[in-house]
Amino acid sequence: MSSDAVGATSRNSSAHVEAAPLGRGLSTLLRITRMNLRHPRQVAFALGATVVAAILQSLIPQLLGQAVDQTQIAIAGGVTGTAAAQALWTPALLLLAVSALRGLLTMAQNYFAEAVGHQVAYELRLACYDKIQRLSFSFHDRVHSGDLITLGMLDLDGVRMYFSTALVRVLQLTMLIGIGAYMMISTDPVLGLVALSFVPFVAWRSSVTQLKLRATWLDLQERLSVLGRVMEENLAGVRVVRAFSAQDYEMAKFDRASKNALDLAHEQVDVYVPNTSAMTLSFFFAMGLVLWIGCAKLIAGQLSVGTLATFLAFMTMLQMPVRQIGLMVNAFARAYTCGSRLFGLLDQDVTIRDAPEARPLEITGGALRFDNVSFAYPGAGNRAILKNISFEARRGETIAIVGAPGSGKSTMVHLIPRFYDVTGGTITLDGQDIRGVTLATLRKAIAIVQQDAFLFTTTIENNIAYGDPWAKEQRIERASESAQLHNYILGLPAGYDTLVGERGASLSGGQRQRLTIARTMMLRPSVVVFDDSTAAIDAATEQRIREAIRRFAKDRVTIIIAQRLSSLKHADCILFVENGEIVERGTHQELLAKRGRYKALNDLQLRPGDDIAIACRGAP
Ligand SMILES: Nc1ncnc2c1ncn2[C@@H]1O[C@H](COP(=O)(O)OP(=O)(O)OP(=O)(O)O)[C@@H](O)[C@H]1O
Repeated sequence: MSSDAVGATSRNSSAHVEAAPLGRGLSTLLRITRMNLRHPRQVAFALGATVVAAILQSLIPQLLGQAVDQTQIAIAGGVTGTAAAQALWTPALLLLAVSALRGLLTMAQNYFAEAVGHQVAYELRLACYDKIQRLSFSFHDRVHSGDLITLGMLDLDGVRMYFSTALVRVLQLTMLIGIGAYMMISTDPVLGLVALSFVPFVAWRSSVTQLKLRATWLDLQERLSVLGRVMEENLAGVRVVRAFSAQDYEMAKFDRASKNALDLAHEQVDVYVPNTSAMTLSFFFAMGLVLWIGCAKLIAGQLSVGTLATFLAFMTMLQMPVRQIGLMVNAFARAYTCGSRLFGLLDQDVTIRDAPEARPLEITGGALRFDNVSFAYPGAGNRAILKNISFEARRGETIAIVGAPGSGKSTMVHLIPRFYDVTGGTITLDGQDIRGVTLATLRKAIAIVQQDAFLFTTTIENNIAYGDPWAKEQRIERASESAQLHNYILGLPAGYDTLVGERGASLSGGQRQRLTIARTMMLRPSVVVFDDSTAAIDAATEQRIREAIRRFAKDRVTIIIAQRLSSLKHADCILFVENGEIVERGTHQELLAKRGRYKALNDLQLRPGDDIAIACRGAP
């Protein structure tokens, strides 16, 4: 596959968390503003400090001008030496005091504005995490986890900065430019307008630059997201990559994604550099004009040196804030985009949730019943994965499901804890439709040992006790004994405190499976499902685990999915599934007697494969 194709594949491989439509821009910003206003004390301090700091900052050019005029008067009056220095003490001290106070207030403004932003980010982070915990599996099937991580970092930052770089800055710039313009124009309208001539140009260029950068920044974010996904998959699949000697291919894929990001960074420099130079030039041009006209007025006696100094100081003071207009426009645009993506996630409909009249599940007999159940994955067209599935299992009974890969076995058991909702028929537990009981009580009543033995990066003990963190040591040991893991754990230098690597990488496949079995045996569910959970365990160990499972199964409905028929022939009822339909059912003996698909599979598993025979013949 070409690297272009690779880029395209990774970019299209998943949907994104969609932003709200453009028309909702204002409501997005209002929603973020409301979130900020939930911290009224900090908001009031930040805004108050901004107003007073801006007033004090506007005083500085005037104090400078007065100091210059006083010096000039002193020189003209023939005052020299200590007397001249003393005349300057008052304006100098005043200037110092005003500057220091302004500095303190700017500190307070930044402190409180940042505090509000961080608080909002904290609340949003928790809300997003909480939402992700509750969103249906169909959402996670659609959206790549890398995109969700980007959302939780880059987008959250865009919203965090909104108060300090957008709202507070609007107030600060309005005050500074307003006071500055009023002071200069009221002192000398012509000189004032010349001094302010750079403001519209710089504000316009700065905004255009920032909006152009913003567009490329969004693109960059998308490209970085692709880069992150490539890296994440590479790390998660490190064994596959090494086993297939695919380092060069992976390197090329990563290089392609990195170059995409680099190209965009160059485009950003191309936008930024010429515009920054144009803005600086326009400022100095305006300053040159002010000096020229101002000096002419000075010579004509229409202006004092101090007033000219005040104008120049005002211009210098205004230069930075005016340039920041672009940043402010950008902050609004960024908050809007990031906010609408975040709210896009927060406003996602949780399709699998408690019905309004949902009641806690009441387990009496512990009977599980599938009644004419049909199912199609949401967003995967109308392809029926399960068709008219019906069966019943009572407490103490074991149901086994067998069938070819992809026939729908896992899908069937994933419907019981409502990972997905049935599209037809009903599933009941003790006569209660599972859609009519609360999710928390339903899921507490069902335990699934998943096909994919996922472990957390923590100790073996914590992994086993995941469903019951306060469990006593003896219970944890009993569960691991049942899963035939206890002796192995005791042999480890740190025993139960041994840290399993990322996703349990330091354990073998069979050990991971046994650990997940032990984890499930810590629970007291009414229905327990073993989804191909002994496939990586040798037959002798599996035999011992099966004994433990049999004891565990006494008080509950047990469902076993397995490819190896020896793992399920003791079941009370075996369902043979083909293309989402139960095509045969009965006990092991009954199914053998039927001489159908099950019998054929049984014969195949009993007969050593031809390929094995060939390998043995070739052995020395
Ligand atoms: N999240 C999903 N979205 C869309 N289709 C899916 C999803 N999960 C599984 N499928 C499809 O549903 C069908 C049944 O999958 P399922 O995992 O239930 O099969 P299975 O019998 O358990 O297979 P195996 O024995 O390999 O585990 C397959 O065709 C599969 O591609």
